[in-house]
Amino acid sequence: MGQSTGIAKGILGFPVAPFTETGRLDEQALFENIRFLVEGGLDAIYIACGSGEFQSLDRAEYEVMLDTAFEAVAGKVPIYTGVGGNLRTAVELAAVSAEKGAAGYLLLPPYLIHGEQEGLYQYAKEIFDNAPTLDAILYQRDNAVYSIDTVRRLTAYPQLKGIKDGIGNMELNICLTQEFKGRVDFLNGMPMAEVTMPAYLPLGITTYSSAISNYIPHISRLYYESLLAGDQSTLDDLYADVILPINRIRKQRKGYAVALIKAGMEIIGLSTRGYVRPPVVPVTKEHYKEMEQILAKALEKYPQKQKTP
Ligand SMILES: O=CCCC(=O)C(=O)O
Repeated sequence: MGQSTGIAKGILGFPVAPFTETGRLDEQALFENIRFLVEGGLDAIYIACGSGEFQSLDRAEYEVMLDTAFEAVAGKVPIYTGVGGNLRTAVELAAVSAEKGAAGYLLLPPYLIHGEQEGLYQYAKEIFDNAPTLDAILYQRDNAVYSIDTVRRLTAYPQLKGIKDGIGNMELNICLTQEFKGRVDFLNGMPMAEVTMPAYLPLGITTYSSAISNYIPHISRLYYESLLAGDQSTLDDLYADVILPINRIRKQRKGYAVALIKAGMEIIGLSTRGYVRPPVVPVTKEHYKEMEQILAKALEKYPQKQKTP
């Protein structure tokens, strides 16, 4: 694989891992859902990441997720994978991602332990060294917050192509973009990035991971186009009708960054039931009903444009 020119820009799709009621990974549902995302105009697919319940997948399921993604995407957009957890496994997953032709990987946090910055540097370095052909995206999240100095050390590796913010520390984001814009790409990876994108635009960050694009990609696209066009009136409507109401539910229970996506997908009729793996818990009946009401109004006000034949 040649040296890339940077990570894919735009709205990033993070498919869920559909499980059957018996807890088995539903490959056909995954295929259909990823096909739905690609046809919905997502600019890249990030498979087996947080939304994909990375922490709950065994090795075989991880490979099935990747194989299904490559089959469903059919070369239309780049595929990035989730790589992280314990170091040996992370190195193996990066190797599998390279073998299967991924464009790169999102470096998820190490498992359990909080390390010193030297330890985070060594963690990322080990994976970079073992995946020289893949574009690496550092994910600032939980116990993996890379300091300016650590990022500076890691920029010695051409594999480092991106930094995804999952903590929302704007002072850190400003320092990082001021020093490393042009060297790495930046993306807003907050749990519901549409909420905070107006704070990232002035930093030159226009790429984000979109949870809602799993079930209303046309509304995510309308949001994105309105944001870039400075159409504040449409943005205000979308915040009032869709983004803030969904975000209010998402913040009410741990794990809703995953479970609420599955509920939204089920409500709009995608072949995904709301089955999740512990420690994630399903959406409550009350929150599910609220989501039904939000999406019913949203789809009436912002109908999906029929595709021209
Ligand atoms: O879906 C929005 C955020 C997705 C993400 O960061 C992840 O799945 O890891």
